[in-house]
Amino acid sequence: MHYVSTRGEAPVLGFADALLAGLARDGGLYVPDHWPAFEATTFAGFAGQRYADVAKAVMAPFVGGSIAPDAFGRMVEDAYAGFHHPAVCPLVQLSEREWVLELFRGPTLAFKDVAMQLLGRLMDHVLAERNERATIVGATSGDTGGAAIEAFRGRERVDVVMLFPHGRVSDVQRRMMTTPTDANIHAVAIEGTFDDCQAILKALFNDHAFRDTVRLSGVNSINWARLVAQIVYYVTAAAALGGPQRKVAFSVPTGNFGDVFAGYVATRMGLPVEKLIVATNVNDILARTLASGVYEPREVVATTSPSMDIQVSSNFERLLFDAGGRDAAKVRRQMADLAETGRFAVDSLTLAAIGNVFGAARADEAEVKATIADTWKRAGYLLDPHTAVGLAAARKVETACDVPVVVLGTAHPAKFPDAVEAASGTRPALPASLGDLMSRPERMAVLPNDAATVARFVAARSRAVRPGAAA
Ligand SMILES: Cc1ncc(COP(=O)(O)O)c(C=O)c1O
Ligand SMILES: N[C@@H](CCOP(=O)(O)O)C(=O)O
Repeated sequence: MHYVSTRGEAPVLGFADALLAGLARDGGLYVPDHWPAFEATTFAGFAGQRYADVAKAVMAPFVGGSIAPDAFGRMVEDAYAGFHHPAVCPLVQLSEREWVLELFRGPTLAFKDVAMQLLGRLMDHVLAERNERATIVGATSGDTGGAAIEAFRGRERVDVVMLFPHGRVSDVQRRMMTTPTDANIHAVAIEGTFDDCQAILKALFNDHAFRDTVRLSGVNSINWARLVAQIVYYVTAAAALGGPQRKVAFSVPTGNFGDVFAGYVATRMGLPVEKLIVATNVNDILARTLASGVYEPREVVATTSPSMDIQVSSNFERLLFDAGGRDAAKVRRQMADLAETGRFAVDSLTLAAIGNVFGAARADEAEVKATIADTWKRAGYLLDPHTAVGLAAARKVETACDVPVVVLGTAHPAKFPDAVEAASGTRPALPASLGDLMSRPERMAVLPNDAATVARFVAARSRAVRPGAAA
């Protein structure tokens, strides 16, 4: 399997090189050069299998010969051994048709752990094989940061600098980034929004001299290896509910479009899906784009689902590329339009192709609160605000009436206790493993929204910089 850039002007790479590269050198995102196809019988055979075994089978064609299969298998086993549920990503039924796929049973209580626990091991393995080091810079609206820090803390070959929007993440999310004491971890609050953090990250990647000096790598969903691990739970959920004979609809709380794009990949591999519902909070650029064909970021509004307070949605570029006929020149024009005019248009053929697979709806703050309250009252189940966006949006998008609707449960309610308590009257408690999180000392830097300042901060902390090299 080879990986090509959505902008068509970066080197074609194998899995291990795409893993270390993060963003492509032309500013684009790596995607596989073809989609592996699975037989219906293969999907059906996954029902009842262990999560780690399905994960190995689903990811194998994407990894190809890049990593030895036995080493890869061991890393997959280790990654999921630390989850707090034997099914890894269990399904919980809320009503006759509605299910929550709990993706938050990993160490930092968010769906990011599913990919990050594997990514940490994969990167370590590849760097050790090559006797190399890397500097990871990440941007987070709350959950990627904690998950990445947990996955990489104490690792000898990697330094991590995690940028998050100052004052715009929950206390639990911030503390997951600021309380680890490991010397290779650096949490940085940026005076700006998540979009500003992500723009700084991309600016660092696009500065090739800096990128090469610090051996920059990424753990956001710009990194293809993040997405490949997220395909697996669409397959396990569909198989558990009778797929592929019976179609399933998925509602995906969406911000950077990584998670729902992983669902799209599952459909490209042959998994029959009734609809992928793009569920947004009031930062609804994706719902607006799918309805109007115009992608136009607006000001970010702070909500009770802060991890989705995003307007510039990175992975939408992967969808534009694939659904738009894999025309890299067209993607380059669209991205240039966005940079120059603040918007771009999606052509009607691409929009129709997207509409065949995706639906979209947004949920405002009142709807999120009411959904949390109502689900607690009727089903005795506490939703976090992101998952509540998913459930509220799912109820607005029409799907065939006999189809199960699976809402991706992207975070544990205890990560957002204030919002959950305000809606339900019940305060969710952190699991015992995180019992003293709120009393541990914090350590973080606060930096202005300025790429050059962040670059200096990163270079000063990177152990990948060769002696004498100018950063
Ligand atoms: C809890 C939670 N839900 C949903 C999302 C949105 O996921 P994505 O960015 O993959 O669209 C995020 C952030 O990524 C998140 O942390
Ligand atoms: N919601 C995310 C934003 C970054 O998303 P990613 O999937 O690209 O890492 C977060 O919680 O940080």
